[in-house]
Order: sequence, then C-alpha cells, then structure tokens
Amino acid sequence: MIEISHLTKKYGTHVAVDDLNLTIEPGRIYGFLGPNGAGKSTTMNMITGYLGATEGTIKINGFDILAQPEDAKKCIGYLPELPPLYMDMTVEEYLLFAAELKKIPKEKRKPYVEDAMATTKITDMRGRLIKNLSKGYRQRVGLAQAVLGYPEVIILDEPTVGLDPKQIIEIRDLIQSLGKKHTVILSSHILSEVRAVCDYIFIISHGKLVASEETEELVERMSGGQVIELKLKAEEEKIKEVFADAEHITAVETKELPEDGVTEVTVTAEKNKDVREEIFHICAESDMPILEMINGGKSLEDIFLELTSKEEE
Ligand SMILES: Nc1ncnc2c1ncn2[C@@H]1O[C@H](COP(=O)(O)OP(=O)(O)OP(=O)(O)O)[C@@H](O)[C@H]1O
Repeated sequence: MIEISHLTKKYGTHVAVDDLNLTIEPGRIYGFLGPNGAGKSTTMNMITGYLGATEGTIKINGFDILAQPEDAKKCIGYLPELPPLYMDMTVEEYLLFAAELKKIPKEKRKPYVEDAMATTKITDMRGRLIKNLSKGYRQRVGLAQAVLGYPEVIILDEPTVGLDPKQIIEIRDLIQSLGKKHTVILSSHILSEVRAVCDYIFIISHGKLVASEETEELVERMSGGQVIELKLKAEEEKIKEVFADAEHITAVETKELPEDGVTEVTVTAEKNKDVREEIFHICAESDMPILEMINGGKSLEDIFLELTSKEEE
C-alpha cells in the first residue's frame, strides 16, 4: 500500500506537483494519466525515492521513502522512462548486475534472474547483447529488472513509448499479467492505453489531481447519455415533433443539409440507454427514412480534455 499525502515539488518557483493526496491499494493496476508536463515523471521519481519532495510524505507499506529509504525501496520495482540499460552486456549479465545492485543475496541471484526472464518472456534472449535487441525486447529487459526480487509494487513510466503497435500489445499483455501478482502503477499520456490496462485512473493536470476513479466509473460518469448522429430524409419540423414524445431521449438537435429534404439530427439519450432500436421504430412509423446512423458517444479523449483543460480556463 502506498500513501501519498500533501506531496508537493517545486523547481524554483515552478510548482510541478501541487498538494497531491492519494492512496494505492495492493493488487491492482493504476494508471497515472496526464498531458506532457503534467508532473507524472516527477511524481514517479518521488515515489521511487530518486527525487526529494519539497513538501509532503510518501509511505510505502508504512515505510517513509525519505526516512526509511532501504525498506521502502525494497517494496518497489521501477522502470524509468529511459531505462539505464548497459548495451554491451548480455541480458543475463545485466540482470545479474541489477540483482547485485538490488542487494539480492548472492545465492538467490541466479534463480531470481531466471524467474524474472521467464515472467517477461526473454529467457531465449539471455545470451544476446542488449545493443542487438529490438526496442520491444529492450523494454522487456527493463521490465525484468523491475520485477527482479519480487517487489510488491511495480512502477512503469510511459512503458510503451517508442514501440511499434505489435510491441505495444505485447508489453500491455505483459503488464496485465504482472498485475496478477503485483500492484502496478503506470504513467501514460495515452488514454486508450490506460483504459485498456488499468483498473483505476488518476488524472493529473498542472501537478494537481483532477480525477481519481475506477476506470469504468470514470468513463461512465463523464460520458453522459449515448449520442447518436443521424441523417434522416425528413423536414426539421416533423423530426422535432416526432421525437418530442420519445421516451428515453433527452435532447434532439437538427440541421438542414443542402441535400434535398435531408436533415442531420443529433439525439442524446438518457444515461445507460441504448436508443438505436427505438429510433428505428420512431422513424419507420413516421415514414422518415434513415440514411445514416452513427453511434458517437463521448470518447475518453473528450473526457480527458474536459478535465485537463479546466485549469487553463
Ligand atoms: N529538473 C527540472 N527542473 C525544472 N523543471 C522541471 C524539471 N523536471 C521537470 N520540470 C518541469 O516540471 C513539470 C512536470 O514535469 P514532468 O516531467 O514531471 O511531467 P510529465 O507529466 O512526466 O511529462 P512528460 O510525459 O513530458 O515527461 C514540467 O513543466 C517540467 O518542465
């Protein structure tokens, strides 16, 4: 468990992290989401003890990261945005070296490294020089280093940056499997990534926490009702009249198109209602042919922009 309270980091007069309060429970995958410069890396670097806080405290399993750094750091495996890999070492040499740095007792280093390689599926690459690995495999070596020694919490800073789509999928799958045994904290500016991988989302903007919620709840809460875009062969007046009595529809906007007799319609439904069939029946009964129907609810991108742009206003 990680408890962060009143965490603040100032670089000169610039406040990069501003009075952050949050709790991370064991056994879940957390996403730390925010645009570039929001303060994600700074926060991760403070949680892992690489950077001191200006104010506030971080406790990892009850150990204060600054007062009891050895005990606190033992609970954490960290993959920084740019993992410090030694290009002229083989995968196995590097991991054995990392085990030494982590002060894993000598007799345990080999079995631990074997396990870390198996977990991250790089056992076949053990003898390969790191400089000869693809970016995806290098990232796995970084992950192997993070999981080495079975830390309870794994912290990953932008783990898929610079990877190709296939490698991204592989690393995400790997992260999800890590989530079965570890608490995972992942930073990203990619919404779809956080949504696909994380159980819980923190959104950070200008160093402040602007949302802290279960992934699905956040999407649900912010997305409002279903929004459907239609093109109907009917007059604006008639459409408004017909939809006025519809049961689960909360708003209807219309716009006449230059195409003869065609109107563009945006229908908003009540929360948790799928009104596509209802729309079909209404239009059929009133002889309004549907030329197009697009289910275009608010995307996670829209939610994110809403939350992170507030500050700037
Ligand atoms: N060493 C530093 N000295 C001065 N300012 C810094 C320093 N490191 C970061 N900053 C500033 O603090 C803010 C937060 O940076 P941080 O790197 O934590 O953001 P981030 O959310 O991780 O973004 P990115 O994804 O671009 O790394 C930014 O405005 C950045 O310019």
